Amino acid sequence: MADYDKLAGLVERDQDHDCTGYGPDQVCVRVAGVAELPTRLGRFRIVAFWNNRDAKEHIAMVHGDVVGASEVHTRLHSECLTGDVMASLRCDCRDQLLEGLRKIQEAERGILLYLRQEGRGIGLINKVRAYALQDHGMDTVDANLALGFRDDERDYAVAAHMLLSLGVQSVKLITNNPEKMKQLELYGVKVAGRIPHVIPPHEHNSFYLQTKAKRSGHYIDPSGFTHLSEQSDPVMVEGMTEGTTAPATPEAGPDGKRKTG
Ligand SMILES: Nc1nc2c(ncn2[C@@H]2O[C@H](COP(=O)(O)OP(=O)(O)OP(=O)(O)O)[C@@H](O)[C@H]2O)c(=O)[nH]1
Ligand SMILES: [Zn+2]
Repeated sequence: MADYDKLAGLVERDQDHDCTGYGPDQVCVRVAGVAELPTRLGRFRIVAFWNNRDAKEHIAMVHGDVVGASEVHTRLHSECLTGDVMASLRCDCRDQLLEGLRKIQEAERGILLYLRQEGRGIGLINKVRAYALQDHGMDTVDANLALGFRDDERDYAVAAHMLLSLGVQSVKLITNNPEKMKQLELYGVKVAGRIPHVIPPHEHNSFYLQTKAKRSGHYIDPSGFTHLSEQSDPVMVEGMTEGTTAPATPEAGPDGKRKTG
């Protein structure tokens, strides 16, 4: 069966889907609609998901045959209205979104999940309040804490269920964020490797990116290099044995560093 039909067939398959759910909120999703979506970055299919917890409409942008596939290039993108839509320079979200879609088009197959987790899960109003605190000198972490939130309120249970609903066997995650890898594994998605996703900093977002590296443990070198010297250790996540850690990029060794010579 052509993959288009397999993907479209998931809507009917999921009509009555009702599992015990994933994560602390026991979130369950259903594939609710599938359509063609030509974009400036290439042809995708858009998959819309329903979930049992809130009215947030998460989507997947799908390229190539992903149902039943392994090592699918996958990006989890958290919504950022200011960056994605308004082209804000305070963060790297828009660049990461477009570069993520581009990387997926370059691969044989891939998926970008657009997750409606604005402001790392604190919502748009609170993100704007956090920006106001940052205008007076706080970094992103302290601003979240000052507002009574954790530094990151995101949970990737919904992302895990979406990937499993799409029939993905394993992913190569396009990210610098170790928490995404850890949580996907926890919820049963096999992470076969990591592809770094570093956007070179500029004057408006360099402090933001430094904070990600220093305080949130993201694999980012604020000077713009893709690989940190600290990354000489293989990227390990729970449940992954050493031998299963895939090279971070086709031209990188198993330690995620570019090969020399
Ligand atoms: N609370 C808060 N959220 C922010 C801020 N700047 C960007 N965000 C949100 O952060 C999310 C993007 O997360 P990032 O930490 O940039 O990246 P990531 O997705 O965790 O990690 P990568 O996969 O490596 O890109 C989006 O939901 C943005 O709206 C901020 O100053 N405060
Ligand atoms: Zn952003």
